[in-house]
Amino acid sequence: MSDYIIGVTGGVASGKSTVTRLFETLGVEVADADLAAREAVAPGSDGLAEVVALFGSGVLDATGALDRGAMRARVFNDADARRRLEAIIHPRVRQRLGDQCRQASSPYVLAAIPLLAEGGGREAYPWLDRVLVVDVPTDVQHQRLVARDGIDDSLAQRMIQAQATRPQRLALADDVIVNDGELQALPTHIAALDRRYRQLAG
Ligand SMILES: CC(C)(COP(=O)(O)OP(=O)(O)OC[C@H]1O[C@@H](n2cnc3c(N)ncnc32)[C@H](O)[C@@H]1O)[C@@H](O)C(=O)NCCC(=O)NCCS
Ligand SMILES: Nc1ncnc2c1ncn2[C@@H]1O[C@H](COP(=O)(O)OP(=O)(O)OP(=O)(O)O)[C@@H](O)[C@H]1O
Repeated sequence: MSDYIIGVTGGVASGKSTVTRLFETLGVEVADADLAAREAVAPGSDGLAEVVALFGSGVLDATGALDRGAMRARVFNDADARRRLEAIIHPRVRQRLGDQCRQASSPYVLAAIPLLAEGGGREAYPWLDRVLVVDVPTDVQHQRLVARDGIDDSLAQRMIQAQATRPQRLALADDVIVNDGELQALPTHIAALDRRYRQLAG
């Protein structure tokens, strides 16, 4: 059981998964809010039933699963729809993540929470001992998002605008990784943080 939990947050396509994968290579367990959010609306779940009750069966694909591309286009065009989807998903995500972190067995555990700043900050996640922010300039975020997901400029811009600003996110930070440099620079930085976190957890 890990009793030292570090939240990792950052804007869309800032490099959170790249960072958490490097921690994983050092034996650190990671609980991921994006995965928990998928599980919360998996086929057959009560979460998906609530989403269908709210948005209609048009949000399902031919297999009966949530059509994520369609939902993405919809919620980033309509702030009210986004808030209603979040109201279904976020409480379930908080519960699942807390359970996963408490069950982890590494010396400390990372909880990757993309929407920590948007979803109530540390008050909504009182079990976090520390917060690591992955920070990049917005233009870098935009370029990476378009390149990785092949979406158009305007959807990328709306996704970034739907999120907290850099100062809002940085206000939560105990530690910051500025990820606008070479990928090769990350492992050394992460190894130093890992040593620190092992001491803090010890
Ligand atoms: C809209 C959905 C269906 C799109 O699915 P898709 O597979 O394309 O994206 P994925 O879930 O992998 O999210 C990718 C990134 O988009 C951004 N994002 C997702 N939802 C939101 C939101 N409501 N507000 C702002 N940014 C968001 C985050 O940076 C997230 O890391 C999905 O993101 C979703 O269910 N969102 C609402 C729940 C939520 O807030 N999830 C975020 C983790 S708690
Ligand atoms: N330092 C870097 N230099 C160049 N490219 C990078 C760097 N860090 C990450 N990337 C690339 O940027 C993209 C976004 O990174 P990643 O998927 O890790 O972000 P994320 O924050 O986890 O994304 P999401 O918010 O969608 O979950 C990926 O294609 C990744 O390979």
